[in-house]
Amino acid sequence: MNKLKESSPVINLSLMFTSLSNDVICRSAFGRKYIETEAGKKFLRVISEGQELLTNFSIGEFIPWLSWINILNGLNYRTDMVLKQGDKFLDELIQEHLSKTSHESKENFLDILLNIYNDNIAGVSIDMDGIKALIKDVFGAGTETTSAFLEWTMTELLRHPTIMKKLQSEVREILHDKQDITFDDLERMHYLKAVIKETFRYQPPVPLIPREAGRDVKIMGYDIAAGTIVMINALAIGRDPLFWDEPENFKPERFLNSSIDFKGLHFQHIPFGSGRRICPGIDFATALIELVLANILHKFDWELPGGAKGEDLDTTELRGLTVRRKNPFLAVAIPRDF
Ligand code: HEM
Repeated sequence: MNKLKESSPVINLSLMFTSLSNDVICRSAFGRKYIETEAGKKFLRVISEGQELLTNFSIGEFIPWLSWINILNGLNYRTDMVLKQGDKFLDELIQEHLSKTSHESKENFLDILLNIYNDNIAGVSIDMDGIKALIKDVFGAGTETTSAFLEWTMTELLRHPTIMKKLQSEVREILHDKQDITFDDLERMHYLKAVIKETFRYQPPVPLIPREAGRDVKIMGYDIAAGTIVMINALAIGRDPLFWDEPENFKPERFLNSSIDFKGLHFQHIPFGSGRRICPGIDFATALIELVLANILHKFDWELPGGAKGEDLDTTELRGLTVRRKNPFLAVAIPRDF
């Protein structure tokens, strides 16, 4: 917050939310921030490129005898490079953690995994490839999703000034001039929770959730063979008029007197998926999102640069596993006097 107060009033929110999510995840996963190091920035680029590659159409997967096309169009080469670069960063990171002295703090995800690797704690064993896969999972699944969601929420708030005002009134009434926000404060912010649920409905950061059929099944009359990849369209479900009144309108009020939540039990609202593969970072992400939004709305007023109106906001999307804004999101932060 202090950095935000000191910086120029026009803020690149896309960049700010990416480094913020990355910092928080790195601190819990590795015990320190990495975005400011060259290696950390490179790893983030590698993860983004890896996510983009996942959404590329790979003809060889559908017609195996045409898989040579993936060599010609460079898809195989790019995939190899991403895997090698990611591995190099993780090797260095693991070496850095292995050489820690007994006095250094080891209260982070990677050190816990390395303890299990060394000592087979509680009969659980893991190898180095498993450790690397888990780290990549947390990094890849946690950073872009959280920052994309924060971008979309601020986009909708700037497009709907009345909703922004109502939310700021709630946050400011609960906090008054308090600077540090507690879990109890957040629990009382019902409108904030409604805005978050509505953004997840209207603009889920992961619109398509892939699943592979484990066995032959019949769903709604369709035969689905074992091994078929099925895409669950969380975005279309969230905007289905069968389940939602005025689905194309951003209306957080719809959640104020409703028990519908996104924890995987209400199938019309599944931004984190559902079932045994539901996002394991759901509570981590929700706590982070609530805290960030409450803080920036409490301490700053927000406008678009050059007096632009909300309806002029560019909402072009960037294709990927996580859908985020294509162009950097610039907004003016006006600090409040307490
Ligand atoms: C707004 C933020 C987030 C959204 C919208 C989101 C969404 C999702 C979705 C839709 C899935 C697939 C679930 C399924 O297949 O049913 C998933 C998986 C996953 N997420 Fe998240 N996620 C978010 C934040 C996080 C965070 C912060 C972390 C970690 C700190 C995380 C870690 C993971 C992991 C490891 C998986 C893979 C789980 C598996 O394959 O079993 N996510 N997430």
